[in-house]
Amino acid sequence: MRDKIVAGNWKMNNDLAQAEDLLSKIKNNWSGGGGVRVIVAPSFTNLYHAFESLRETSVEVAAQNMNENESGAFTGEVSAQMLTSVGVKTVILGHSERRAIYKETDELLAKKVDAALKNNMEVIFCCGEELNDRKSKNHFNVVKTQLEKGLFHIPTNAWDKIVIAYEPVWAIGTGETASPEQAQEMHAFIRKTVSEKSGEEIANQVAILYGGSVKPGNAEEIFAKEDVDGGLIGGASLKAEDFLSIVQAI
Ligand SMILES: O=C(CO)COP(=O)(O)O
Repeated sequence: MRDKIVAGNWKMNNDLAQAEDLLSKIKNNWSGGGGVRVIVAPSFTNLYHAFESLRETSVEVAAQNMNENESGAFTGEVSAQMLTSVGVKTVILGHSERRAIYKETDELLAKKVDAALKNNMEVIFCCGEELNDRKSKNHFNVVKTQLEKGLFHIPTNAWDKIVIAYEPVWAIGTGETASPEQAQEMHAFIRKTVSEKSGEEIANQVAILYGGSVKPGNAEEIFAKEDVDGGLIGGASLKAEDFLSIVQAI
């Protein structure tokens, strides 16, 4: 049985007061259960507060990024060890905004994955094609390359720390969602690719989340697809009501 996961990527939103408000609404309206893992990924400044605030709940806290080094002269960066020291056990890596805006390469992401695993952290590894890739029918190749270069070097026994998030770039923040069929098609492809690389057992265990304009109104039909194990939610995770209604949809 694979994990069902709904994770909210807050991106660069919510100051402390706004985070407090959102966290308390989530806390007060989600009693856990249903076999769903609920994760919030606030900005670095809110991580410690989020961990403390959610301590008595089953809601988990993730970071949106981290540096690949252990410590040192890397101004503005945050290490895995720093994250775990404030209770963070999961990190999102390879988000398309990190790849596109901050030029994070597959090679760099491979190092970040290693650093996270070395610190016993779980990784939500993002992949996804741009619109041009899909138009030119190159989307499967793009996703496969991202996985091969960024993730597939890990040892077999590290796979229980991996979640994959498929986020087609053209569907992020655009209001345009991949159809449930498009999501299923890519998720099945990702699972097949993992199976070819690391075996069927691992492929059947790894949770694959869909991200890109998931809303309360479309979550249920996307989550109903066989290979979709949950969602990585951006905009709709900033309103507790919408986020929890997406959680309910699973
Ligand atoms: O990038 C995303 C989650 O990581 C998706 O963002 P939206 O849900 O706002 O499209």
